[in-house]
Amino acid sequence: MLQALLDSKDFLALTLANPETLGDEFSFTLGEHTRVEVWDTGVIVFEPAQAQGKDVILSCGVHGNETAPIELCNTLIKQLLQQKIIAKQRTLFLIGNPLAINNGTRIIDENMNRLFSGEHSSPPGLVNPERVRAKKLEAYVDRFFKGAAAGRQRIHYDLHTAMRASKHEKFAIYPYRPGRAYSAEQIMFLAASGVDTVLFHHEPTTTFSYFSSEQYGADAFTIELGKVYPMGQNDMTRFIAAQEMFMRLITDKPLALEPFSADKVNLYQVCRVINKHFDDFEFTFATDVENFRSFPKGFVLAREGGQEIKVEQEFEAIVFPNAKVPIGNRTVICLIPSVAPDVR
Ligand SMILES: O=C(O)CCC(=O)N[C@@H](CCC(=O)O)C(=O)O
Ligand SMILES: [Zn+2]
Repeated sequence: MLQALLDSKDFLALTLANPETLGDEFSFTLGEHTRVEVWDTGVIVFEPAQAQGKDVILSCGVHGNETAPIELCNTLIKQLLQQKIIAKQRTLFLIGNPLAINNGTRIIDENMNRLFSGEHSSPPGLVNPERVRAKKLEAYVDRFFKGAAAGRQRIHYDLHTAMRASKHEKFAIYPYRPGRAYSAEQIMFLAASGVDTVLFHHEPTTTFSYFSSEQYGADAFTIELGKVYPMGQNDMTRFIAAQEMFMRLITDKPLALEPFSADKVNLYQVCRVINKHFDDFEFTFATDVENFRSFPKGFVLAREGGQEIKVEQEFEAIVFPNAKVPIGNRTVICLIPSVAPDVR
């Protein structure tokens, strides 16, 4: 495995050729400056000899068909392995669901991004590839964040792409964080990465970003970088700003962030999440409606079990509508403009 990686410098290829395991962990050094540790398939750590103060996780492929972030991460990994760039911050890359990536599908058995914060083990005894992997990913996050002195800044960007077009092409979900102000610096980092829209979540979830945010105090986000396309069919020019900023972050180059100003970004508050209760759940709007389409109060958004689900606020914008989810899962997130969020 080590030789294959040293020869090809293609960690994604190694991961996809061995989607379940690479066998034993291995490590090696790059020059005098970086120790590289491969903890598992899709799990690679860059430990600078003299690390600066941030511990950074970049994850991708939690959904197997969301390929652009996978290509982006692999490019950064390749540049690090080729020593074209040198990590100055401790950095962990996670390629989330290699089996689903090979399958070209969002999931194998279950949506992995509903299985964090221990949900992978509830109910006990229910085992599938996503549950096994989510549990391991949690352990790698724990090992990484706890593998350095306390007091360092913890960052986790969980990179995705959306199933449909979006009025705001790139956007981030800021996990619910009661008692913690939103970070002005993080929001402006996202803006500099081309992610000019942020959704403040209103309740705990079982997503990967919420796990890192809540359990480790990380500045963690789910980041939607565009629309889903098959591997190799992404227009990677659309990710230049994001890739540049991630590179600057991990190599400790100046970020040159603008000061926070609410009129430089689009800020939304999640006002509710509509879950599915009946098999006959259906939306009233066309299947190709784009994310952030807004509907007026009283508009019937969906029907299920003989009931109508109507817009409750003056206007609500919708994100991620999907009627074909299992009962109990989220069908759509509803948003209102965020007024005076606590950003510091
Ligand atoms: O396009 C879609 O419908 C889903 C895109 C996606 O995978 N989004 C994430 C968001 C996670 C979060 O709310 O933080 C997901 O649904 O898991
Ligand atoms: Zn996703």
